[in-house]
Amino acid sequence: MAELVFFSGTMDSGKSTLALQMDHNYGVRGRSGLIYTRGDRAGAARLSSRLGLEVGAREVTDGTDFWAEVGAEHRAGRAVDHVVCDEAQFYSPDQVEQLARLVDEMEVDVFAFGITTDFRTRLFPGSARLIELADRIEVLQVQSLCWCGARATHNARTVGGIMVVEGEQVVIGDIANGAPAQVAYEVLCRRHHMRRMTADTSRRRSSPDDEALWA
Ligand SMILES: Nc1ncnc2c1ncn2[C@@H]1O[C@H](COP(=O)(O)OP(=O)(O)O)[C@@H](O)[C@H]1O
Ligand SMILES: Cc1cn([C@H]2C[C@H](O)[C@@H](COP(=O)(O)O)O2)c(=O)[nH]c1=O
Repeated sequence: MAELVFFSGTMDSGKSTLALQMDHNYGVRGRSGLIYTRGDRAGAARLSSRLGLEVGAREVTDGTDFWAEVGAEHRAGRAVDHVVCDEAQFYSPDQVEQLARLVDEMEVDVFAFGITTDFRTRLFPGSARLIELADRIEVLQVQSLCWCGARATHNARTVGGIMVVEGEQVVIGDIANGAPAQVAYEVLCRRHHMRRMTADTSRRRSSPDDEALWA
């Protein structure tokens, strides 16, 4: 039986890497798939992993209709055994319903990968619908860590180095890695997300020079 599986994890937890591995492992056994993504950091119609692998993909837009696209492939005589969907948090609830229909009515396996919550800890609409409809939800095994060493469960956004909890839900970006970026992300445990304490603020807090900041 085909399945709709939602692989979820924080940013930088290995989702895109796993997406590429799943497609590869199914491919070597002769199963053909389509790869979709939306808003990958590497640019339109690319699926990229921080481990360095990158492949071409179909870019999902507001107008993408998965049911129609996979149906067209079948009518053209091209088998579609599975569909890999990266950055699935950005898909619309209707598109997630189309994916569920592919599973139920066309026996296509759908492997969706995405973060569940945004920088405000609120569910993305696409992820909410995936949680509601998936046959299985798999949490990525590789733990990302908060600066304190606890498992990272939430995604924080920084603007100019300061953690923010207001703004547009979607801003494509990357984990801060030393290079200056106006908008960046950092994974945190819930405790430190709630306290708005990033690695940088914790460092400054423990520095005697900045004692006045926290008085
Ligand atoms: N230089 C590196 N050496 C080993 N592993 C790395 C390196 N850089 C990134 N990674 C791994 O890649 C993961 C991020 O993979 P990626 O698929 O891009 O994540 P996601 O799609 O969840 O944001 C990190 O959690 C880490 O395990
Ligand atoms: C938390 C959060 C993230 N995003 C963006 C930032 C990245 O472009 C993607 C996540 O990609 P990854 O492969 O999981 O690292 O989502 C966003 O737009 N809004 C947010 O709140």
